[in-house]
Amino acid sequence: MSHYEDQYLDLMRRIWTEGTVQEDRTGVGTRSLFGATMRFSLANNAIPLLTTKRIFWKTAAREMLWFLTGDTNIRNLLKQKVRIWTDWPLDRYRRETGEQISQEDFEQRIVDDINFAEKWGDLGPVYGAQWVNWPKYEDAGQGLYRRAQKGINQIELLVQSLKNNPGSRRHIFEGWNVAELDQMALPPCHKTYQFHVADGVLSGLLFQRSCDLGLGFGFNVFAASMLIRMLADQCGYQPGELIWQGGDVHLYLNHGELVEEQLSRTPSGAPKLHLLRKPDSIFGYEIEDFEVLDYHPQAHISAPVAV
Ligand SMILES: Nc1nc(=O)c2c([nH]1)NC[C@@H]1CN(c3ccc(C(=O)N[C@@H](CCC(=O)O)C(=O)O)cc3)CN21
Ligand SMILES: O=c1ccn([C@H]2C[C@H](O)[C@@H](COP(=O)(O)O)O2)c(=O)[nH]1
Repeated sequence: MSHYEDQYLDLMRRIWTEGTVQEDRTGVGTRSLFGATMRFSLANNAIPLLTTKRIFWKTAAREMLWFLTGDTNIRNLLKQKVRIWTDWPLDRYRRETGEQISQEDFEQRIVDDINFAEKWGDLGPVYGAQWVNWPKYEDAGQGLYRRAQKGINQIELLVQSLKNNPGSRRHIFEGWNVAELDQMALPPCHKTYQFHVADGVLSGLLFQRSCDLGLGFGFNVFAASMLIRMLADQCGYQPGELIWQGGDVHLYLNHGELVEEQLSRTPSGAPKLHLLRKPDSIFGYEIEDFEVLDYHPQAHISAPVAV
């Protein structure tokens, strides 16, 4: 019997042995392959957590809940000790001020000093901003337009369409706001989400244009699955599948040790995600509402993140 994680390990092996070497934006270099699909069942609380290394799923869960608030400042992540987004604001701070501040000191300042956080901790209109507040413009007369106070809440609209028009082929939300890409610290990687309801079962498809298979992927599949589970609960459906599609799927050349180690391990077990509470809305979830059981992964493998 194959394990759901075999799809991941097979792709990793293929990229490491056959992928084309690319010079990438970060300067680290990758081996990459263009176009890949994986399918994961979410039925009976199944959750596609990687078992060949520990995934800190609470970090990914906190990040997903943070997206849903529409926040784009790393301050509220840091308050929860989530440090995965620090590198980009830190890089900008060092570049623009010339001050060689340590990561710890920078993070502490973001938490302690709200003015500092506002100036240096924002990632621009990334994920959350587009998901729940996609900019809308209104007629201001005399041929002028102004930005409306409230943008489009794609997630709210999605919940309504899933509930009221399940057969629709337009259950989509999108992070790729072309007009604002240049203001973002990084343009969205997990950029398009589509959903499908059939016989009371909700499935989701994620298109990820760029995937760091060694580091980001484990977070991305967990978070996407968690989102499908929340939407299913809110709309009264059973969870079906996560279909993950990658565009440029790559392994950074400095992830060799991680790759060799992970490929030497065998996946095992069937972790479960439980939602302990059903809030009144998709925006009401808290980290305490999520519990993972039967997760017995092999040891964590650390690897550097390419900035
Ligand atoms: N090169 C790169 N890879 C990514 O996966 C990535 C980016 N850049 N930039 C934007 C976000 C930030 N993400 C990140 C950043 C860091 C980790 C990371 O360091 N993960 C560690 C430990 C996580 C923890 O502390 O809980 C890991 O081993 O998974 C994961 C995802 C995902 N994204
Ligand atoms: O959720 C995420 C966010 C980012 N990544 C990875 C994919 C790439 O390695 C970098 C982004 O660099 P680009 O030059 O913008 O493609 O971050 C991820 O895997 N998952």
